[in-house]
Amino acid sequence: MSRLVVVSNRVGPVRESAKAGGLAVAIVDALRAQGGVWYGWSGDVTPEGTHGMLKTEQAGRISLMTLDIDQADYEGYYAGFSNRTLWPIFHYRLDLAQFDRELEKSYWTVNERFATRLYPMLQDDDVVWVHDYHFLALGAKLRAMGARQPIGFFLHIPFPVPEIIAALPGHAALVRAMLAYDVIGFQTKRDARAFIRYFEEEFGGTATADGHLTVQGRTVRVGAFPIGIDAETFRKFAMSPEAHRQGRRLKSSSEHRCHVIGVDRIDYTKGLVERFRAFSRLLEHYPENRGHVSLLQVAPASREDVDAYVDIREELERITGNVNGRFSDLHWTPIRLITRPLQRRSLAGLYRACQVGLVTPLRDGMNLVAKEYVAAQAEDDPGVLVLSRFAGAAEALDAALIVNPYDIDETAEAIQRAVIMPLDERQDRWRQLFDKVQTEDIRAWYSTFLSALGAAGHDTRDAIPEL
Ligand SMILES: O=P(O)(O)OC[C@H]1O[C@H](O[C@H]2O[C@H](CO)[C@@H](O)[C@H](O)[C@H]2O)[C@H](O)[C@@H](O)[C@@H]1O
Ligand SMILES: O=c1ccn([C@@H]2O[C@H](COP(=O)(O)OP(=O)(O)O)[C@@H](O)[C@H]2O)c(=O)[nH]1
Repeated sequence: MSRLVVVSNRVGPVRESAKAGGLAVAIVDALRAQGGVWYGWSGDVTPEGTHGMLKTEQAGRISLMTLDIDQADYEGYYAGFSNRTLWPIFHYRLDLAQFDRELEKSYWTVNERFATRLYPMLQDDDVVWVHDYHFLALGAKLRAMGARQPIGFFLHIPFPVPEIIAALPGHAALVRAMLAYDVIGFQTKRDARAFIRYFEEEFGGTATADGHLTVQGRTVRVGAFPIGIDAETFRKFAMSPEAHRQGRRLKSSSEHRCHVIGVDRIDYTKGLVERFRAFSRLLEHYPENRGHVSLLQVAPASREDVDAYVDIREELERITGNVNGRFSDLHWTPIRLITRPLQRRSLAGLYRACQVGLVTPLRDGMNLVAKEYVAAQAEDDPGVLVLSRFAGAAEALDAALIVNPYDIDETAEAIQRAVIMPLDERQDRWRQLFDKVQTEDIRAWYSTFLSALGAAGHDTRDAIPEL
């Protein structure tokens, strides 16, 4: 069996950690199943000019190989081009994107450096799987060095329509670099279609109906491979003593009250401000909920050295203060905001104890929290998922109450509908949702992707796109 080499910016931790982020959670699950190498950034930042230390560590069947980056790379490649340029553009926020050719240069340099260090460690029969927007160009760099192994790429965030990508200076070089991969996977059919449209409109290429592109005589497979969770394990978490304890603690702090839960890294893509406004609108328009329905929002900090992220935290604290000041009484607080990360086991108990799961991003690649909320519910008394149409998860989870998160009134009405939904409708919707969460689980994700990559023939990799 070939060795699997996974490449992602964020590596580990392999043991359960409260460090939020869906990508790491999913990769640990995939690698645990078949073992292999996980290669990427160590998370350490060294003083300028001192990068490049390769660290290795064995965690069960997973060999971790990581590189430090220096302060200049951190600012240019990670906080800069990845999170100030690509992240906002790919989430349709051109207004927040920073366009700076120096950041772009740093991004290409770091992609090349990671490829340079990886290339000599690759074995002939390795299968390489590169993840996410930090490493769009890494495959092309490996190919240019002579790598002939199957190399696949999966984008965890949305791929926007060509009209949006075209605003990025240097977009053609970046998308052309992606064509060095044998398989390019997206979260949804919508993202895959947007990529194919770009290929056809910007490069004049043509794609087959099942997503095969011809690039200089090679075939590149483009498709949707929706990421999932380990539904069975997560369900067990939700029924564990630790989860029960969390649930009991929440319930005893506010007996007989209906809870609405949100769990998101603090990020402008997650629609947190709009969500808090919708919750406030619920209390204004449906006053019978005052004293009964509270919102528990778990919102750990994320990317705090990017200005746009710090502002949201302040805004959330301000709205929380206003809503609580306006509606609280002696025995009830409308919004509880927790800004430290919680362990997924604890989250499982909280999901199960809350009657409404609120997942309302303005744009999201997938959103694993939506799937975790469904997996954690009790079959005989399940909660209701309110889900943004702009989360990748909405493509499969259409039995949720689907909302436009920009429409505050519509979201408030959906929460109200969820709060009063009769048991038989809740059960019916939950069964449909859980069926999807079980079918499109983490195993389905990595096994369909890896079998598509395995099917990419060796003879097709001789020509590489010119950079
Ligand atoms: O590593 P960070 O910069 O701290 O950010 C955390 C991760 O956020 C993003 O997650 C995405 O992947 C999820 C799993 O596929 C998906 O459900 C979610 O919609 C995406 O936003 C990011 O893409 C990762 O690279 C980060 O590690
Ligand atoms: O305090 C927290 C908040 C979130 N998460 C986990 O972080 C992941 C978030 O993934 P998602 O796809 O929803 O969004 P991302 O943060 O990757 O954009 C989920 O598995 C959550 O359970 C966590 O472990 N602790």
